[in-house]
Amino acid sequence: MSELSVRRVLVVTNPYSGAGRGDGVADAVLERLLAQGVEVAEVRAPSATESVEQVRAAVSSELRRPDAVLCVGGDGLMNVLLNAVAHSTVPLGLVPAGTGNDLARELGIPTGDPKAATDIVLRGRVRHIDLGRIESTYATPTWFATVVGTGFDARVTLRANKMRYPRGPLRYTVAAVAELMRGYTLPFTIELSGLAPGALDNPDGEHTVIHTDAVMAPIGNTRTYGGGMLVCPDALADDGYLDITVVGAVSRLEMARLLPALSAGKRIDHPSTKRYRARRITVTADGGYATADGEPAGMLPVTVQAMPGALTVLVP
Ligand SMILES: Nc1ncnc2c1ncn2[C@@H]1O[C@H](COP(=O)(O)OP(=O)(O)OP(=O)(O)O)[C@@H](O)[C@H]1O
Repeated sequence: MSELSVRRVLVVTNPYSGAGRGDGVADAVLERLLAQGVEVAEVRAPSATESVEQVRAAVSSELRRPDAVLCVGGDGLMNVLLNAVAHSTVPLGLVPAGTGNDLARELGIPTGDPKAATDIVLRGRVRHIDLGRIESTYATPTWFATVVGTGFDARVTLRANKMRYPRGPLRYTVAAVAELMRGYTLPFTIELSGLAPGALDNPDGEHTVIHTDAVMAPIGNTRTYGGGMLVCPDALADDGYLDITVVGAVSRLEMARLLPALSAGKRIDHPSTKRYRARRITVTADGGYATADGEPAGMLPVTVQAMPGALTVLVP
């Protein structure tokens, strides 16, 4: 870990994040930055695409380049901003204002205290973490920092994103119960390349292909999605690998029984679950959806690849 001097900050706000919480959080952030004598520029654009364009221009400018880009939003805004800051020298700071805020949780950034989160940015302590690159059907290739959902979990996320209530992580539980009523397991083919020797349930060798009926097979650069659901409990953000948790054909009743523990952030070691660690993973299941950092990411098949050290983040 190293420290930077952060005197010029570009604050990027998603006014819609956290059911409209973004604007209020941004005001608290700006107040804090100005009180500390920091030079502030702002992006509060009407769309995610416009936000990225403005941030990309600032990050690549010689004259206006900020010392840090500060994301005031949730994992959705963070995901969009990766397109501007991945592989750049400008670090990303996070002030959580979203629903899930899973990257912030992973990094130990407080989710309910904008001033404390802003102070972490100003302290300038940086860490390099991996990102994932995802290619899928019907979507342009993109980055992710947390987890890719494939199958049931992706459907739950897509449903939760459309819901207005309840606010907060409980939304994912309600969406999961609703999705349990629908089509459920799919025949999955999972191809793993660059297997980490001896890790988790990895077989010997560099490469393997698994055919199995499964509910879902989330792929994690970090450990959680949905506001703390521990789906890839052993994932390490800076090991150069991605973890995949293959949840086999667990019955609906059993899934309903497991959901509260998963929502509460508990580690679940179910006999129908296998975990693998690899550098490159392809997941195929006919009719399955994909999400990345809680955002729609097209349909399966998806191919994801670990991109070691691709993001510099400001951490406590
Ligand atoms: N400036 C913007 N204008 C409109 N939409 C935006 C903007 N910035 C981001 N978005 C989109 O808003 C959606 C929600 O974003 P965000 O993640 O910030 O909030 P959230 O969904 O409440 O939180 P979380 O992802 O942590 O659950 C995402 O799809 C994101 O792409």
